[in-house]
Amino acid sequence: MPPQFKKPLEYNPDLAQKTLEKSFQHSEQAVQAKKRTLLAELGLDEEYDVEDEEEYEDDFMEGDEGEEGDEEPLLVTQQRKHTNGKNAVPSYGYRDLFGKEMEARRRQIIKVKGYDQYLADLLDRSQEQLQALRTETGLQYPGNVEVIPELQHELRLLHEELKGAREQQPGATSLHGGSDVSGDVAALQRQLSARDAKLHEAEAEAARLRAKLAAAGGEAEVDEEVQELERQLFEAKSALAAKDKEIATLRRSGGASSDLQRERDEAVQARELLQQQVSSLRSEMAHAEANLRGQQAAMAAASAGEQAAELQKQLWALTEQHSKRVQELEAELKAKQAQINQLNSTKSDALAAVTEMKGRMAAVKNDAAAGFKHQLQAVQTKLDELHALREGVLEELVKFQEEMFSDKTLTQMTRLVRDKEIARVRSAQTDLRTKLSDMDAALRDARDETDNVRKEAAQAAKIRELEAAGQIAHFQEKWRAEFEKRRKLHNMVLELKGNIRVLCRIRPLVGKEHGGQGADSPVQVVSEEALRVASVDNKAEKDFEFDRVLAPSDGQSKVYDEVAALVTSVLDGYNVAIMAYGQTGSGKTFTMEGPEDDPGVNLRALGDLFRLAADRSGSMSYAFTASVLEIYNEQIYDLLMSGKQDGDKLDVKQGPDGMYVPGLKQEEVATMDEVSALIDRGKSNRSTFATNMNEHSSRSHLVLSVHITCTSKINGSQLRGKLHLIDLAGSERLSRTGAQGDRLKEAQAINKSLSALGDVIQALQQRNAHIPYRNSKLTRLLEDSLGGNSKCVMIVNVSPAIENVGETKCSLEFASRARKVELGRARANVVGAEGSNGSGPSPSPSRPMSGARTPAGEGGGISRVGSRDSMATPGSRRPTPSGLSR
Ligand SMILES: Nc1ncnc2c1ncn2[C@@H]1O[C@H](COP(=O)(O)OP(=O)(O)OP(=O)(O)O)[C@@H](O)[C@H]1O
Repeated sequence: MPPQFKKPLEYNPDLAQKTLEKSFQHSEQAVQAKKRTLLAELGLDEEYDVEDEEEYEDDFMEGDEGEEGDEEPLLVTQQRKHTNGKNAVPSYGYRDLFGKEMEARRRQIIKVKGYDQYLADLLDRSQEQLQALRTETGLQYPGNVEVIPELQHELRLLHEELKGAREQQPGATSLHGGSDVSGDVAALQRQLSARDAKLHEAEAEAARLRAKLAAAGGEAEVDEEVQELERQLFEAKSALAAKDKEIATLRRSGGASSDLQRERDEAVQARELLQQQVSSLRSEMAHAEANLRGQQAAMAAASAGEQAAELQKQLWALTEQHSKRVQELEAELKAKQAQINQLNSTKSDALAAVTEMKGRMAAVKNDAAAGFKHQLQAVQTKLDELHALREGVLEELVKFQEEMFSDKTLTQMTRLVRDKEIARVRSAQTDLRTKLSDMDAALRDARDETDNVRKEAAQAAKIRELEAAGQIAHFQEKWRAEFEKRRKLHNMVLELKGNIRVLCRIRPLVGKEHGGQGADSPVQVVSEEALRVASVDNKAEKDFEFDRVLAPSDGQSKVYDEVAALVTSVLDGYNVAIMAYGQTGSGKTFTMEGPEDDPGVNLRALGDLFRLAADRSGSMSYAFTASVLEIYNEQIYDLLMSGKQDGDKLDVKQGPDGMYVPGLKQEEVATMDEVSALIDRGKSNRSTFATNMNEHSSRSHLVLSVHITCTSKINGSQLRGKLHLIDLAGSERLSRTGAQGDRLKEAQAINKSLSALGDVIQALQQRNAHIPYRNSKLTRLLEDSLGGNSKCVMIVNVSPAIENVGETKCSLEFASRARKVELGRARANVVGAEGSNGSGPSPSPSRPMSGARTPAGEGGGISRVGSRDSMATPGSRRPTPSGLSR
């Protein structure tokens, strides 16, 4: 008897079916939602994918059922490769589990393999899938996976028990009383219903979680929910197993019914479905994760794409920059190429020009060399001529000296004969002077020409410097030797003259003097060397001869030209004195100083010395010092010292280098500016001493002295030259001035010094044994400049005015006497032992030679008469001025 159930089982298969379908729908919806979310996140076309999916599903549904026993995989329909850095892992699509075809297949398999086997396989695969899922997701859940085999084992036991019960007691339901079994079954069915409800809740919860997962995409949360679901599933399985056990127990006790079995099967089936749902959920999760990964990968790819795009953009920008730069460089290259081409063309032009220039230069060089040679030959010829002339002159001189000596012998016999001879000699001297002046002119010309040649030679030397340095040096050396010869010759000419050179300068009429009397001036120039003073006040006209007569129209440069040769001989170690003599207002200061725009002898002389020193700087070095003094009332005043001075303190002394004033300020000068400043200073100091400058200046002697030391750069020998430039006090006679008191004193002083100068000149002229240099400060100072080894020029200045004719005559008489003085041959002051001036070392250059005459063999034979003043007694000087006195 089949077991009787007191209460019908509460289990409703329709309800269960609906519940499962609903659950499936939820799952489906959740999956679709998830899919859409993922598609939206991935930015894919939803429609397309959905259709694709549906197409796929349709295809699947319409496909063959397949042959029985086909080993088609139950769950795996697609193998997708996930690049998680490990081996490829299979993933599972939900549609593989929920298609109708699948259901049919499942039933077929159950039929073939048996339900239990199917269930066991399913569980195995679920476990594998779960394991795979966990492996894939890296999740580790304790318990769940290990429980499933247990569950399977228990399920198998239940099946076996159920089977055994069926075989052994087909009607066992009635063995232990229908009411108990029915009650148990009813209880079991209630429990099953409860379990189903629980499962349903779990499914609902799973759906909710899926939806949540779909909405949030939170993986961790889903995992938790899955865990929870698995836990519930496990509990449900455990409960089911317990219930199965109880059913088996009941069956064993004889009370099992086919309905119960059926219901149980359905319940098992429902459980299986639930398991499938779980699997499906896992699959979904796997799918979602895969999609998520895909999305992440896509996002990563997208971000990589962005970066790539950015990089591409940068690359483009760089490429653009580079191409722009390349274009610029190409343009630059083109410009440079054009420049190079232009330069090349310029270069070839330049080369052509250089070649042409070289040709021209060679021609010019040849011309210059030829010209140079020609000029040198001309100079050589000229020098030869001069040599010849010199020889002639020397011969004449020798003759003349012989005559002189014989004259001297004759002088001892009779004075008359001597005078005659002297007259003859004088005439010979005049001839000689003429010749010498010709020679002078010739020398000047030669010098000019030499200067020109020198300039041209310097130019030619520059041109030929590179190719003929040796030759140029040779020519220079030759030129230097010639120049040296010429210089010696020139000095010799001056030395041969031997006299105090006297120049006469007639100033033009000035101021009131014009008054129409200019043309009637008693002073007339007769020739270059003579002038005539007309008869005035019944006095006969008189002619005067001088070395040079300078007319009123002759300018400052002409005056300087006459003294230039003497000035430059200072650089060769000679003592030179240039003095301006004449009455007050005759033009002495004009001649020596001159106005600023037309300087006189002083500045021109110094300019010439500086210039010549610079020219000779190759072989000689020069040191210049200058002093400015004034002799007033026989007192010496240093005009370079400012303030009041005691004139008694400065005196003239004899030193190793000649006459000098101890304590007188000597200042170094090297330029014209310095000289000008020095002269200005002297003048300014002079004006402070004087109350009336004009009167003072005409009553004092102003002496500008320049000392020059010349050192040879070749052998170190030294020459010392001295140049005195003297503006003498006015020479008018005392009687004319009518001075009294201080003026008389002044006039007497002036008279004294000028008288002393006259006495010295007369003594020199008469060749007296005693020369009274010590009689005045002026003559004492000029002792070594009026002596035998010096050169002296006196410029006698005269007024052309008729009212001054008396004084003019006096001045001219004085100068004429001075002109007759023969100083003898001048000699350079050589300091070194080597003697470089050709005259040989001088034993005592500053001292005049004592004795009547110089032996013929010494210094060319021109002698002078006189002796050192120190040798004479102070009283020996005649107190009464000679004819030179005024
Ligand atoms: N050669 C000349 N040409 C033009 N003017 C001259 C010349 N010589 C002199 N004079 C003028 O004559 C005047 C007198 O000349 P300067 O002062 O030189 O005479 P001085 O002899 O020096 O007189 P002092 O003895 O009083 O000094 C000045 O006005 C000067 O400018």
